[in-house]
Amino acid sequence: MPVARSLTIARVFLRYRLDELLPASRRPLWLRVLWAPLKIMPRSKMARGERLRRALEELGPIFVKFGQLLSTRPDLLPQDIVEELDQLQDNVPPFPEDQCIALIEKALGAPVDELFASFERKPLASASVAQVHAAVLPSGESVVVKVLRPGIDKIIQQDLRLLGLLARGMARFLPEGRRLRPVEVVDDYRFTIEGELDLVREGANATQLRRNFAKSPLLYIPEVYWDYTRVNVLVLERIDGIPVTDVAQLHAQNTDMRLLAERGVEIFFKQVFEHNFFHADMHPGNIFVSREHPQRPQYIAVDTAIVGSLTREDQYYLARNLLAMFRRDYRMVAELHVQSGWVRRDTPVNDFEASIRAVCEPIFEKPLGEISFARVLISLFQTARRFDMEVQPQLVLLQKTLLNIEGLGRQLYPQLDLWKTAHPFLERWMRDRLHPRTIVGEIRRYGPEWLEKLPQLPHLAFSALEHARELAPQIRGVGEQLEQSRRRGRRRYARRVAGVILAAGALLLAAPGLLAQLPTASWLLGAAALALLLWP
Ligand SMILES: Nc1ncnc2c1ncn2[C@@H]1O[C@H](COP(=O)(O)OP(=O)(O)OP(=O)(O)O)[C@@H](O)[C@H]1O
Repeated sequence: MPVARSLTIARVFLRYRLDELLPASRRPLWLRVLWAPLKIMPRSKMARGERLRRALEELGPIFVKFGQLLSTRPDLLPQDIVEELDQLQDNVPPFPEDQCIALIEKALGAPVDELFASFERKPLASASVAQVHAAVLPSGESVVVKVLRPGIDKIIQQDLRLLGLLARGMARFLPEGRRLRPVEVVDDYRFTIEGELDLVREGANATQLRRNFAKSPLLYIPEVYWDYTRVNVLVLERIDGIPVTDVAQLHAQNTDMRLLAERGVEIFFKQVFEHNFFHADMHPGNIFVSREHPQRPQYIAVDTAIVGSLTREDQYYLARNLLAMFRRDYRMVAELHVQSGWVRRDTPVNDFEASIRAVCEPIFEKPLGEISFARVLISLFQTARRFDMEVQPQLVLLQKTLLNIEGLGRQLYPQLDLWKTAHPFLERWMRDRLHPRTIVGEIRRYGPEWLEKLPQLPHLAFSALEHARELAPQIRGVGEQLEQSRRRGRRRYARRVAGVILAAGALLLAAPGLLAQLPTASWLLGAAALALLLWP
């Protein structure tokens, strides 16, 4: 890790007095000693969230993106910090045009003048990982050319190493470390940002989403031009939508805002439960609204680098959990967590149920339309974590996406009642799962695989039995070893007890004037000797 970068981080850290973010009472002694000299430095007058935001901005785009990711984790960070981090913008200056053109020409093996009928040298947008140029293909289609920043891979790896180091330090040395799960958060970020470094993967995700929503009135995904796409260059159909954040323009074209907000929720549930393939980077900068038929508004999404999917079991348990939560059947929620294996089998269901109730009841005090759906889910996972719920990356991704969708929906139409859209959807999905048509579909899908395995069944059963027989002596051996080690433990314990009794007896004998205690001492010595002799 380059020294200069570490020094920069230390300087920024001190300038914004990030050390103060940790409550003094929670600082371990060694840290208090180490930071004692900092007491002479002036204290910062800025709010803690602002300090953190500014520090991340100063550390550069990779840290800014990290901050943006943190802003989607209200389950870990306090609200004031989340709100401040939400404002992080990655305004990154574009890299030189000539360099960009050279990269495209190298990747596609031809001069830009030959590749495109026209190519706009000035970028449409420039972000931390890539920049986007407008162009026209020789066949006349308007496209955008997304190009990865040169050398970005190395910068990201270097900053990730640094972040990893900071996270491990936090987890190990700070009392807050365990609760904030910094290592897990950085791993999550690694997964996100590394996903953005392969534009072929992004293109493949776009193609799959486009197929899933082909002819759908809900969502449009631009087409990928595969002949023009490489790991560091992606050419996409150019879309001309209204940024979803431009509420004034949406109103001006008389968009049905309520339907727009509801369609956002519908898209989310369709992706998660019907397609099992969801766009997991639905932040407002990536979402547009078509200019056509504003009374039946259609979304357009770009930046498909991060997608998520659940296992079939997780899908099922998630749906049942949500239904049970909104029915306030906390017992069922607790049991589902155990059945799904999200928490350990030996979790005390009664305690778990009581904790979920304590967290959820205050939320459900409000009318359904005002309840934050994402917050319900976040609170649930937060509670489950206290009961050792393993962190499931796919559920974290889902939680973040839901948070984005809900935030967006409420911005567009503040009275949005998510549950009203979600509830019938989930009920229908649960019913459909058990519908004979679905079961026939499953049989059709997996039937050939089962049939393929059928003739092997007797053989598999036979080898399993053989294996079990071979293992039996080893299992017995392990049992005996366990018993021996238990016996050794008991003996060690007995020796210690006997030692203490011996010492006490010897002390009584040796102490002057304590001869009167002779009977007690001899009794003690005798007991100790007997314990040593008789203990197995
Ligand atoms: N198909 C498209 N048509 C028109 N504009 C597009 C298209 N794709 C991207 N853009 C524009 O380029 C911007 C950046 O694109 P994109 O989000 O894919 O890049 P990025 O480098 O992944 O950015 P970030 O990860 O910071 O969101 C978009 O916000 C949008 O304004």
